[in-house]
Amino acid sequence: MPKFAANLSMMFNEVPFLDRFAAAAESGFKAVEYLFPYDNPAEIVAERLQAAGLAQALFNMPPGDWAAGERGMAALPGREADFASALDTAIAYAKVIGTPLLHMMAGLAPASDSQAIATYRENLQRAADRTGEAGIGLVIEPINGRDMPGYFLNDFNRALDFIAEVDAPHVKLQYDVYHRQILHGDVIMSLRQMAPIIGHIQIASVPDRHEPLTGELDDRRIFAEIDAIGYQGYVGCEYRPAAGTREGLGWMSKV
Ligand SMILES: O=C(O)C(=O)[C@H](O)CO
Ligand SMILES: [Mg+2]
Repeated sequence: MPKFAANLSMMFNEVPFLDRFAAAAESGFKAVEYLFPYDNPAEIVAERLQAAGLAQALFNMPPGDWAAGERGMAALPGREADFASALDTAIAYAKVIGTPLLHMMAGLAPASDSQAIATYRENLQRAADRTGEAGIGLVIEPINGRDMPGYFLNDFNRALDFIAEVDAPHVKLQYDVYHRQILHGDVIMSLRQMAPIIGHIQIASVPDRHEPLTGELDDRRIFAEIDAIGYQGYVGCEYRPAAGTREGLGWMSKV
């Protein structure tokens, strides 16, 4: 059975972010992930993580101005300085909190735009070099256009191409089952084919992005395949609870 990590950006929203670590531990989780820890000092986040006895699975690099609609900067020409500063911040937080993985978000840009592609390649290489020096893993994630219209990295094959170009063992794929099903389908076979370069996995029901066992996919079969491919990382529960986080955790005893 996979090791599940609670996504504290989507789950336990009944309490403030810093209180979600204890809430996740009380609900039986042994690990957490979240989008962005940057609203709090890294030391405070680390303190809550350690007090709750949790492992940290992953968080994202700063995405630019999220409230203004930005969704990452890696593919944004002209934002290279902001990207470099975000990378510094992410690595500083990663060192204090102790995450093994950082997710680099691409931003909103046309996937075929040559300048965006060139900028993305440069920034991915920069992030690969810096995280490699810091001993931190780096993942990139294709995201579907229904949830994030205009997101630059919207195709798993393109993500594999970028990873192959960087050719660094610590740079891998964030395989979100929810996005895979919406973008391409073929979940089981792609898990097998991509297993060697999968750095992180996330799950949610399709199409509603709720708890497992409530969507169109056979989640039990997918979890068995995640085990079968020998994936040793965490599976991030990146879903919106349908009706209360704790009320929705019954799936964990049914998979
Ligand atoms: O959107 C997702 O699936 C993610 O995992 C990003 O990190 C946040 O949008
Ligand atoms: Mg995801």
